[in-house]
Amino acid sequence: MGWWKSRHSVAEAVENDVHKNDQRSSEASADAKPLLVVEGVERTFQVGGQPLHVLKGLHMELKPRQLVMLRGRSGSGKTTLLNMIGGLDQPTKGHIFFHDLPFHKMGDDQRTKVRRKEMGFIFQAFALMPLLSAYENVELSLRMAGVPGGEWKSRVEHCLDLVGLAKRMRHRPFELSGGEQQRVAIAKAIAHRPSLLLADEPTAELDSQMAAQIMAVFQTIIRTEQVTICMTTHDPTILEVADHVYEMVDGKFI
Ligand SMILES: Nc1ncnc2c1ncn2[C@@H]1O[C@H](COP(=O)(O)OP(=O)(O)OP(=O)(O)O)[C@@H](O)[C@H]1O
Repeated sequence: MGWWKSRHSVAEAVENDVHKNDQRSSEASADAKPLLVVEGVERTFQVGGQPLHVLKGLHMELKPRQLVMLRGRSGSGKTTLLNMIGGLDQPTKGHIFFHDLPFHKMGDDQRTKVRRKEMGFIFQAFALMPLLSAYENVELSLRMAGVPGGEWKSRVEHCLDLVGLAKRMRHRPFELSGGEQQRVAIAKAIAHRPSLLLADEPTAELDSQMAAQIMAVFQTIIRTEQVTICMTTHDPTILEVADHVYEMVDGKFI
């Protein structure tokens, strides 16, 4: 059994009463049990001694194997919500459950453990190590995730093949186009087999053809890696491939 099969061990270590239902084996369906639930989430920052209400009572769900988009203007609160979902920040009010774990109650260390094992992140700027090849960049993420060395080669090759870069594994980021660099970043983000991939404006730096390629890769990895993807976007042209779009205006869904 591969290391990634024990995907509930972190959750179990964090909280013993986690429901053990591996949703990956089931087909994506509107009836499936959610992977993540956001209930009445609010986030208020103190700015210059005044409260700034950024998220104003949000409810949402991410079901297994869905591609969900958060759409909204700059400043509407998309990144703030993505940070909550990824356990990087906590709500001022409300609940976030991930695999039934109460993220809103857990400490930083507990959330970090869950995040490292269960989540992958993709950013607008590709966040690759410039001196490492595509292969070495993906391998690095397996190394950092504590995956046994004997499993690296096949997993790195598999992930780069999935994103269409099997023939460019030895190229360094500056030898790749923006779209190719983003595909390396995707391979890196899925290498440790997360159940949830979070992407903040992953197509913002790309032209429409490259953006379409990224969306095609997302659809492939949802099917083959059985991951759920939640991404933010400004781009109206890519919304049609989403299973669900949450439209955000001034900290609320409309
Ligand atoms: N740590 C913080 N402290 C104070 N204000 C913050 C903080 N983080 C975000 N904000 C404010 O919250 C609002 C929403 O920001 P956020 O980055 O979530 O928007 P966004 O929809 O992701 O925008 P963009 O598309 O430009 O990234 C902005 O007014 C921002 O200035």
